[in-house]
Amino acid sequence: MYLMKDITRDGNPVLRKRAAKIEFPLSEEDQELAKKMMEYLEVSQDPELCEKYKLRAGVGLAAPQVGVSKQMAAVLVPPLDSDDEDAKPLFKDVIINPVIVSESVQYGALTEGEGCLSVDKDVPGYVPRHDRITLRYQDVKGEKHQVRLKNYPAIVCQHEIDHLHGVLFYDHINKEHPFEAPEGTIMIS
Ligand SMILES: Cc1nc(NNC(=O)[C@H](CC2CCCC2)CN(O)CO)c(F)c(N2CCN3CCOC[C@@H]3C2)n1
Ligand code: NI
Repeated sequence: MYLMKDITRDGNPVLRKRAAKIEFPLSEEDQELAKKMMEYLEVSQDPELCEKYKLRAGVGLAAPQVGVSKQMAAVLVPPLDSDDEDAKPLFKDVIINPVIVSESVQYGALTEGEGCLSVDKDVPGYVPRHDRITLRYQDVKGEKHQVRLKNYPAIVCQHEIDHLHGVLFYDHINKEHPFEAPEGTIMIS
């Protein structure tokens, strides 16, 4: 099981590389990688286990963050109001060779800003992303998917896909006016 010691931190060149495309059928190694990345998210979203293993909670995790420069990311976006435990996640899958095939002109940004398991410092500010995207990817079985995502799940997937292109969230924050967002940005909280 991945622990925080396994997470690569900003400064490690692997986080600034373009990750390699993955071949299908998945190797045993890549299947194991997918499983362990999703497992990290599930464990980190369980308050007791998160505390027990001293994890930072996550809703997404990209392969370069565990030192593997391959185009794979696990995404587990729970419903925003998590009082109903067994409500199904807004988006849950391991996205392989993801491609954003279309994106809204309108921006979306998390009201709280963003963080990253690979960035130990807080970097305040809005991270403007596309509010809606059409995402094409393959899952661990090689099945092709084309999904339209908006708001929270769209933000998470864009954060993860950025990692596969060597981009970190703070690259998008306006240096002079960090809490300024483009006209018409949808604020998501
Ligand atoms: C928004 C949020 N970001 C958390 N952490 N950061 C991450 O996930 C980074 C990726 C996210 C940062 C902004 C967009 C994508 C990890 N990244 O570096 C991967 O590239 C959270 F933990 C979190 N939630 C809300 C849901 N809650 C359910 C119950 O368990 C706790 C959990 C906390 N929401
Ligand atoms: Ni991140």
